[in-house]
Amino acid sequence: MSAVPVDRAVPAPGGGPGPAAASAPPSVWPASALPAPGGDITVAGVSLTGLAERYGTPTYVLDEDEVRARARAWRRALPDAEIVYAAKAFLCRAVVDWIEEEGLGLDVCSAGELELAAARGFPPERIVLHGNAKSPDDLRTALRLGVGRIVIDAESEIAGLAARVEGPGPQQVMIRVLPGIDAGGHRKIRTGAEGQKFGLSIAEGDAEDAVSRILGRPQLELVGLHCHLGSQITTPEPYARAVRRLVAFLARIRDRYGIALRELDLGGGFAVAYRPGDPAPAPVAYARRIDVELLRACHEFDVPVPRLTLEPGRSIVAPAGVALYRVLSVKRSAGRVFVAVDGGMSDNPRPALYGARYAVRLIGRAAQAPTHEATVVGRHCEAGDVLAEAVELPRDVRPGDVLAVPASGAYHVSMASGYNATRRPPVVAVAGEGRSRLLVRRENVEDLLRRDVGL
Ligand SMILES: Cc1ncc(COP(=O)(O)O)c(C=O)c1O
Ligand SMILES: N[C@@H](CCCC[NH3+])C(=O)O
Repeated sequence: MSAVPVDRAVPAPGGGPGPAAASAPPSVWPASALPAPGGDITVAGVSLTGLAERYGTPTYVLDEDEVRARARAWRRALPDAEIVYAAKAFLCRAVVDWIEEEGLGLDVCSAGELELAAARGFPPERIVLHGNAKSPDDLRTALRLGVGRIVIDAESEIAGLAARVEGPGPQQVMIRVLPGIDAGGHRKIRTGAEGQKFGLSIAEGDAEDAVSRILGRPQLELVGLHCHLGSQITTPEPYARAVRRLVAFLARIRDRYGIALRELDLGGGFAVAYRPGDPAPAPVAYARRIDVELLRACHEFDVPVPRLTLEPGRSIVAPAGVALYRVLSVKRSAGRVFVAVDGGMSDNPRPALYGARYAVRLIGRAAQAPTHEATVVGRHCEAGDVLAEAVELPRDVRPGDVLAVPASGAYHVSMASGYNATRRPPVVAVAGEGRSRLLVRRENVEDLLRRDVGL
């Protein structure tokens, strides 16, 4: 790709990713990103090079207004549905507040995520607990806090959960079903097709067995079905297919057990643009297709229309984040140019895991040099420690330069590791006109030494 102008050429009408943005090409930068003098970029009026100076690098910048606007866009797209933010994309206490204030629920999958939510007093009834292998600690914490719904993902979980429920009323549960739908995307993040670890298969009868087992447990109340097709799904069609399959299954449950389940949770997986031109339908495009199919299928199968839940994660935070790195070395080898930076697979494992591609831009000086193709690599002891393949960067990029990587708000910091005892980077929020604040500090040597008991 070419050195990315802050691609605000066609801003989302209404200044945000709302329903009117359905036909606007997606930007890889937050809506507030603007070019600034000296080759800089500001986000929410804050200089990115200034943030790199102040907090060091690597640093992750998160545009609060962008996160909130994206959360709101989902709510506007489906006003009658419940929108539940998938915490795994990125969670810290401030984000818990933003999500709460925007009226979304929270999808968590560990006691740790639950504790972050609880630390901010997030209403437990708006929390959904997931996990293909929930630990006793996860279940204990969820029950202690009184989470709204627990999504059953294995037959063995049913008796274990029922035994822990102490009342007063039953615990509401859903069943994560495997609809047998291949939604495309990278095979490591495809979760709707048969033959992987998530869900209970409709086709093989496991989902129906789970229904009868749950109905036999008075401590549990089965309220609905859940499925999650995968991630970075670039069209609404797989969701429409899932709706039909799940509604047909609702009808089967009604016929066999005489109950009408009232909730349908279609999970997350909505795509974002990592590079200019990547397909990324607006929330309203997914919403319309899902709504139409839901009404049609319910009519056809003669079941009451269930309340819909969606669980977007990436689509709320990815485009709000920008990663900042400093160049440490530039090297040529076998005709390739390697630009090595001070982060890598420890703060962004996505290229190594899924071959993910990113846009990269030099900031902080107005480069006059023509561009050439470069590979941006990290500083870890792995040949596969690549951050961005085949990006166009000015030929004179040199140590000390700052590189910005947009669309970095999801599954970077939340998947960050301490590989090579590098310390996980900070997250800085920018908001309004020119305000910034530290949300998560950089790990330090004391953190490292504290965990190592040294015996
Ligand atoms: C159950 C569930 N819900 C929601 C999500 C969020 O997915 P995404 O961030 O792609 O929207 C995931 C992760 O893929 C998930 O496993
Ligand atoms: N972590 C993945 C997606 C999986 C999300 C969780 N089910 C990514 O970065 O794309």
